Amino acid sequence: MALAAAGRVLLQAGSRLGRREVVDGARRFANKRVEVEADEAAGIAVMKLKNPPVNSLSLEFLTEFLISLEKLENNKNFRGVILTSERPGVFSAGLDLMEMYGRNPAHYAEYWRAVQELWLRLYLSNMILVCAINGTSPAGGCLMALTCDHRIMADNPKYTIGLNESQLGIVAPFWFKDNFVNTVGYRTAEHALQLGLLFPPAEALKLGIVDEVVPEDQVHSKAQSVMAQWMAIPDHSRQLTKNMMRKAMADNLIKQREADIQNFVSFISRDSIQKSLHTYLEKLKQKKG
Ligand SMILES: CCCCC/C=C\C/C=C\CCC/C=C/C(=O)SCCNC(=O)CCNC(=O)[C@H](O)C(C)(C)COP(=O)(O)OP(=O)(O)OC[C@H]1O[C@@H](n2cnc3c(N)ncnc32)[C@H](O)[C@@H]1OP(=O)(O)O
Repeated sequence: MALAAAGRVLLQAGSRLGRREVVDGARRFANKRVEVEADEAAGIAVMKLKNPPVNSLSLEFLTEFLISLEKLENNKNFRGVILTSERPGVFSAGLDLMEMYGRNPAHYAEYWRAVQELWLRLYLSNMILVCAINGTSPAGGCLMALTCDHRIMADNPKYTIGLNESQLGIVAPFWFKDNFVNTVGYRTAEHALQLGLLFPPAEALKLGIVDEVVPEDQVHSKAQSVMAQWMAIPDHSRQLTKNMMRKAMADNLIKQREADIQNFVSFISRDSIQKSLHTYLEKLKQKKG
């Protein structure tokens, strides 16, 4: 119920943004920041993140992504989604730092609700989600991948993945942490979260952050073959199993959603946290020049 209500708000937000969908032979639809190649006969869609330069999860991106995902969820012909980046090299730079820096509390609250919504929708999706990680994927980018049922990463040592929040002077919220712990185990998560570690593909595979590492040019074909394997399982048994494994963790956020928003707003509004974000943003700029 809560999810449906939040979804309606997002749909309204989408129409406020005035996005028009481009429908191409009913097989491809796109808004500005998400491209969907939808093969209805096969029941599979490829969702490509395209929010240049680094696929940061801005409020506009989140809104467009959730609308596209909902379209697929509402069409019972779609059973599986492959999530990937339209720009190889960066899967997603995570949450958009500019949504969390120098804004007002109402904006922080709106943003955080959308971040929660993204996680809940992906984590509880009835569809099979396969993540084709074709680039670097820190923090919120890693979280997106963690919601998927299977993760395949490109074998490029330049790419890293992990929850690096503590390096920014911020904290991964409890549901990021829970999702990570459930994926890699408590000790690995405790160590990696405190240090804000980002791992190259081989290490990520060893720790279980990703399920497979394949040559870069095979990420998409591998994602298709993994999807075929998952699609061979009857939906009802797979979905009931997924729900059994995930419901408790999602419910834990759903029941304290408002409190989590308030926590985020008061945390991110602190002068000390804003200073940390400022320093980090400056570091990103200096890296360039
Ligand atoms: C007990 C109390 C607990 C309370 C807890 C309560 C709440 C919790 C509070 C907060 C939780 C927040 C959780 C946050 C999650 C996140 O996801 S934070 C984001 C983390 N992301 C990163 O650290 C990645 C930073 N970016 C990079 O490392 C690199 O950009 C790259 C992704 C490796 C790509 O490198 P490259 O291709 O070289 O591109 P550039 O670095 O040159 O970047 C291009 C431009 O993009 C801007 N940018 C990069 N990342 C972001 C981002 N995440 N958001 C916004 N903008 C970003 C970068 O500044 C460049 O901009 P300009 O061209 O200079 O304008």
